[in-house]
Amino acid sequence: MTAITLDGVATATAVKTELAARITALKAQGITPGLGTLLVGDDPGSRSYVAGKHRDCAEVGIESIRVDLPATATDADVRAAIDELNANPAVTGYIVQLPLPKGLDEHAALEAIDPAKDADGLHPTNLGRLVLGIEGELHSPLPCTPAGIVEMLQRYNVPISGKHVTVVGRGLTVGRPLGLLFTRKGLDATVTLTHSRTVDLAAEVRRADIVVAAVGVAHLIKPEWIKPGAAVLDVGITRVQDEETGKGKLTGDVDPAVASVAGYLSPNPGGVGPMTRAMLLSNVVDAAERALTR
Ligand SMILES: Nc1nc(=O)c2c([nH]1)NC[C@@H]1CN(c3ccc(C(=O)N[C@@H](CCC(=O)O)C(=O)O)cc3)C=[N+]21
Repeated sequence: MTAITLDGVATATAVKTELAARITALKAQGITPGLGTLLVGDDPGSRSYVAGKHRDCAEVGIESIRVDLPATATDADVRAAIDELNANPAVTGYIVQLPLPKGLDEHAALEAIDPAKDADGLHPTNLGRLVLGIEGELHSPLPCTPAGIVEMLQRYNVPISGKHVTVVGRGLTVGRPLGLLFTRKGLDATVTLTHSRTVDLAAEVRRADIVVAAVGVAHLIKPEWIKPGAAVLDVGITRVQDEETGKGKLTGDVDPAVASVAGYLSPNPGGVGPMTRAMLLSNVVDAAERALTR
């Protein structure tokens, strides 16, 4: 058996096409959605992610506002930039690119974001709403990677309700909120949230109908661990040296041999990454639509 590829590039394109129509409608009502990014320091990975987000915006007709601070910025500099983004009416949503350089207070930065403009869904108020399951009128942004994972599974009609999901990794942006999302009413999965102190990771992965690997350990997830037919989503990223060319390249958490056991495989790159970016755009459009009805 060879797994069906969960194609993040194609799925993100479909999401973006739908968003473009909503953006046109917003503009007809005099609102142009705008995404702000705050990038601190000169990490090449972060730079390239932020550049990608601005390209995405241009593609769908979202205005983008870019704020860059040097690696020498202080917590007060970061706070001042956040206050400006909060006050700027052209910014309907924005993100503070993580991680911040060592020594800066990430929690303080996330907390300073206006929750109504939080395009990442990582403000404590919005994470709290995820815990509370508040939807409808007040509905708030979901963290982009978890939202992208669920969106992709749904668009491929992979069953979630009643299924067992094993999430590998408990980080703020993926694992922890993903457990909350999958167990929400309406999705109704059973979740095992694993981490570096999990005693028998192989056994936890073996019971899963859906495996999400988000730890950043290259090729950690082995084919012998996978229940035949399971959906496997590779989210982790490690920069490694290509043995033949000596060049740096990106490698996921999932051993490529998993493709011969899994029913569905979301590759990395080309899987959840593009979906994360599409969900960021979606959060910005949602926020602009909510602002219209307030
Ligand atoms: N506040 C904040 N929000 C984030 O959402 C956030 C962040 N900080 N910090 C870093 C991580 C990482 N992240 C990625 C998004 C897209 C791809 C992506 O599209 N990757 C392409 C490959 C891109 C390439 O080749 O460089 C792919 O998977 O196909 C990857 C990684 C968002 N993050």
